[in-house]
Amino acid sequence: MSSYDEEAQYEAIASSYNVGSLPKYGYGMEDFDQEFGAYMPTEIKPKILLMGLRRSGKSSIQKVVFHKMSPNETLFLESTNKITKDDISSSSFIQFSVWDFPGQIDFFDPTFDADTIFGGHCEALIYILDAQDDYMESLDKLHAIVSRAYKVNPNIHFEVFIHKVDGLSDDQKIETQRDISQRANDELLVAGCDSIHLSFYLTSIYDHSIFEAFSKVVQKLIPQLPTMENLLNIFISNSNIEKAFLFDVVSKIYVATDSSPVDMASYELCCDFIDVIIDVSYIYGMKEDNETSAFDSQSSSIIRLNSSTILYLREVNKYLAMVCLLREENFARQGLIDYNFICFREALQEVFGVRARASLVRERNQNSLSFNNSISKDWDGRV
Ligand SMILES: Nc1nc2c(ncn2[C@@H]2O[C@H](COP(=O)(O)OP(=O)(O)OP(=O)(O)O)[C@@H](O)[C@H]2O)c(=O)[nH]1
Repeated sequence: MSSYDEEAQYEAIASSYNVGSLPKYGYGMEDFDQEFGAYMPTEIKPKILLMGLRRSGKSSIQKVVFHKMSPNETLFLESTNKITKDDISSSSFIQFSVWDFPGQIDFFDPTFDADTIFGGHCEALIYILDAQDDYMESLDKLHAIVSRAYKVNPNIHFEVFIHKVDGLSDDQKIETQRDISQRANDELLVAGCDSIHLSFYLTSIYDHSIFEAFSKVVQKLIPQLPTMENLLNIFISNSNIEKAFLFDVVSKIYVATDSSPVDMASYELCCDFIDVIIDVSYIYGMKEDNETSAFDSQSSSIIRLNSSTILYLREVNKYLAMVCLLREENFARQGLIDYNFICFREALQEVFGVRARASLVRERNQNSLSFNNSISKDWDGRV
């Protein structure tokens, strides 16, 4: 395709969006397409808010999931006393900002700017509720926040993390979740806010549940998710693979998986697998300049477990890895799997390419607009 044709195609894509529905999501596209990756405007990255009472575990979650802090180190975290914004973009496929709120913040204080906080690109509100504490006060706060946020922006996804469940037995976990979800929903019903949907997750930073819950929250923000799931379904059925995950390597959040149910043990195995690969790559795979990442286009790995299962990792782009679980006998035709993987990768590239291109056109239009404005100002000045 000539560059003129491409330009015309980009313009057509861009004009099919109106300004309000322009692509809102940022992804690390560099490896998919060097040119388009740089054009994701920062101001349209989605926001995820972390809210909850003091000491419920908000900062710990953020540090453990996005900054590789070990859970034990969170014991020494100081209380947050102002809103902290963390831009998850430089090293990750999923580009968004996480806003950590101090537990004591008063949402009814006139200085609290609800329109700015809940409006704009606020996509998800995660409410952290400490399951080891008396949760009645926390439930009241949940109700107040959710109803306030819903008034400003009814499109927010409301997610409730019933957190610190490492201290509870399996029966207690189920009972706590049932009790909390019933009370929270009843309160909304009484207040006439039954159109608000709350999703509940049992989480702890001491196991993989927090990564799994965050994965599900993030997946809701990816409009291409159904397409990715379909592609993964086609890939696994044509390659005799049991399960495939698409992982954001840095955070170990899985951005997509095939439609078969996720078994927690498999997910944990894949997370540990990624850790092993990164550690081994740091030791043996790094170039001397020490500036290259331990995960790069050369990254691929096979681990044979003594349960006749194979774990197979392939690099998709700079940030994403595909991790597959399959029976040992089905790995005999590795060439077929590799070929199917390349087809999958190309398809994914096309899916994300459309949005990246539309974003590029928008950025170009904005640049040319501001250039024209600056010329006219300059001209006025000289007159
Ligand atoms: N047992 C257990 N403790 C946790 C978990 N997550 C966090 N904690 C502990 O909870 C305490 C409070 O955690 P923080 O992350 O500082 O809580 P916060 O909600 O940010 O607190 P504020 O900044 O005061 O609003 C720390 O001692 C953490 O180690 C968890 O999953 N299980």
